[in-house]
Amino acid sequence: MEAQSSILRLRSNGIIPIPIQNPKTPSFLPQIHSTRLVSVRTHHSISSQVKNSRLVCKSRVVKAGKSTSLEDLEAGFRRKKLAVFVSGGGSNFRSIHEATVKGTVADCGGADYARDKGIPVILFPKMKDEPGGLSPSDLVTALRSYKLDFILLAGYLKRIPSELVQAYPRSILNIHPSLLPAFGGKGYYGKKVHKAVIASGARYSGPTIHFVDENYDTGRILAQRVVHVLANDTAEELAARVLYEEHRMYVDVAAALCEDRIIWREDGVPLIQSKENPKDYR
Ligand SMILES: Nc1nc2c(c(=O)[nH]1)N[C@@H](CN(C=O)c1ccc(C(=O)N[C@@H](CCC(=O)O)C(=O)O)cc1)CN2
Ligand SMILES: NCC(=O)N[C@@H]1O[C@H](COP(=O)([O-])[O-])[C@@H](O)[C@H]1O
Repeated sequence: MEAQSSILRLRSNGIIPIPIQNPKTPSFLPQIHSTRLVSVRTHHSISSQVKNSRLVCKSRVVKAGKSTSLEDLEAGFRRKKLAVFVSGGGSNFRSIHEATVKGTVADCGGADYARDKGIPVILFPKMKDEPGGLSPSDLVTALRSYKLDFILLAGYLKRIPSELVQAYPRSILNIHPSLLPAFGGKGYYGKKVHKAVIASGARYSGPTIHFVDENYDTGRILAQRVVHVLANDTAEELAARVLYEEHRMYVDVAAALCEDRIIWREDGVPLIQSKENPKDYR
């Protein structure tokens, strides 16, 4: 596909078609925005495009001085825009996108999947052997142009630069396949995490979703799920059970983000407000 020089106008169905760069080093930027999905990938992944996904993913527009019930808010929610960063197979990205299609929320393999769904892609970071990648400042500019609300890292393996962290305070989230702060930080990604967990004799593991700061895996923890580590577990078997919980948890978190159900406690700990009982937080 010929690279296009500019971002086309927003179409009525809410899709922002993003220029696909040179097909050899394609990139995509699909945007979940009730009907849009945005994703950014490292040099490992390939490009794609997403079509319209009917995301029931909205956010609250609360009139000044007027608190409203969840039902009222449902009627007045402003739809949210999410970007998803992928590097690997993109299974977390796919589960979030599939949830948008089902209407529960609003190249690498993830890029291939996005291409099949019609999602355009952006390549980041700039790699010496892959022209077309963006610099950190260009990435911030590109993401700003879509007026994103949140950025979700989903198996993304490069450190997010400070420029982006500063540009999107309390708005970038990551999923990590261990119960942070254990088994996190530089060198802890993919199967390496599960091998370390098994070797340690830990009896429990599970995914963590946290807000992203300048360092690997040290941001504020938002959600965790517990998975048993079995005595004869291989890293692959443990990874599969953790990944199953990752997919469910990230879809629930994306829904909470879209419905403005993330509350920050006074000590800086983020909590998720229950949709069923707004008085409950977890
Ligand atoms: N600023 C931040 N950037 C990123 C974070 C973060 O918390 N803050 N999370 C990571 C995801 N991640 C764990 O969840 C993680 C990814 C990669 C590594 C790592 O050691 N990477 C290697 C390079 C791997 C490669 O390029 O194939 C390295 O830096 O040497 C640790 C943790 C995403 N970004
Ligand atoms: N430290 C980051 C890290 O290890 N991320 C992990 O990469 C796997 C692949 O995700 P994917 O199938 O969504 O691409 C997932 O288990 C995710 O937690």
